[in-house]
Amino acid sequence: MILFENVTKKYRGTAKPALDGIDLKIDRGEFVFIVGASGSGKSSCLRLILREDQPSVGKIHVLGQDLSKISSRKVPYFRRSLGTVFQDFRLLTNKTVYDNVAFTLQVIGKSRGFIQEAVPDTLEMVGLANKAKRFPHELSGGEQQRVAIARAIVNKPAILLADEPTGNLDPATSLGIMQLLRSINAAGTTVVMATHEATFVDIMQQRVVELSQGVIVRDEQGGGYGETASIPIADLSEAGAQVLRTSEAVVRAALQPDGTPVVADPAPVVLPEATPEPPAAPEASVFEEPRPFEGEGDDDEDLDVTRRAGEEPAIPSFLQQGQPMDPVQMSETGNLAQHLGLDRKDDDEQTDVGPVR
Ligand SMILES: Nc1ncnc2c1ncn2[C@@H]1O[C@H](COP(=O)(O)OP(=O)(O)OP(=O)(O)O)[C@@H](O)[C@H]1O
Repeated sequence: MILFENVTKKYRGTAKPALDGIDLKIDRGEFVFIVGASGSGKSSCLRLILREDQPSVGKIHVLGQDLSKISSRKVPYFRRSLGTVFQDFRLLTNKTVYDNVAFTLQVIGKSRGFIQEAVPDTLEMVGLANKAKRFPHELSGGEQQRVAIARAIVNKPAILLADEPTGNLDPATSLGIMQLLRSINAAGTTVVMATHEATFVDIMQQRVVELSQGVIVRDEQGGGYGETASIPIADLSEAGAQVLRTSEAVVRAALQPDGTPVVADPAPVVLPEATPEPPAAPEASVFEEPRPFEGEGDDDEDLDVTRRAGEEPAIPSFLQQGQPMDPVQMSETGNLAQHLGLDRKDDDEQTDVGPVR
């Protein structure tokens, strides 16, 4: 489906190649993480697959086509089989959610009837059926990324390329996006995702291709993020490590493929007195399609926070024992990260400095 044969990419004016002798084969239906430090060549790899750029040396075949043989005129036709999602969403700001998704189909000449059926179906799938008339600036970051994903998949592409799709999102919102990508993959689309999100890579146990200075240094089925660019837990304060473990427990529970109970963390998080045990097993399978947020109307509500009389908010209700966990709702409301102390400020450029755990 995607084949790199001894591919080298050297940009003009640079001393070292961005990609250096890459051999890579990705089969239909795979979910592949491309990981590596900043500048290791992940985006270059995706740009070559998309035929946004051409290799300096070597051959690339995508969907049976030799990309060097596709003329510039035919590139837009080739790209119809690929969906793309980027860190910065790239939505059309003057169009509604519906029109952003419909536009993709209009430019390739799909009939009005097809569009009227495909767009609502796709918005439903990404959990945004109730926001079709909104404009991008009226949406949260996670919702904007869902629109971008809807736009990428509305034409049922064979391959979905995602370049740091959760890079601008907080951990809870990222979790919803990861579940969505996973269900898209489960429905048959090949997903290739460049990421720094070490937690997701570790937990999802998919194929991991690791780049270092333009060279593949690891290609592992069911791998984790690896240590090459990781932040060792030893570098964190005890409080930071606890926050990390709590968030990992939530992510692990949400991404459990078969709904089996979550194994207790060997170093459990210390919860405030008189609160129940940490996360219960999820009830929903990750392979279920994401459901729209079932709150009243459109309003984004804060998560229900359990309080004892006269005290500060304690533990979010979805962490209470016996509470079903709804990751879509968590991602919609978007403040899990804040509760866990993991929320990312706008000017935080941590994706540029290493993996996010
Ligand atoms: N258009 C370009 N012109 C010159 N050099 C480039 C260009 N694009 C990328 N590079 C260089 O190629 C190397 C690989 O860049 P690339 O963007 O593929 O890395 P990356 O792994 O995606 O990084 P990041 O995680 O920061 O997005 C880097 O050294 C980068 O500076």
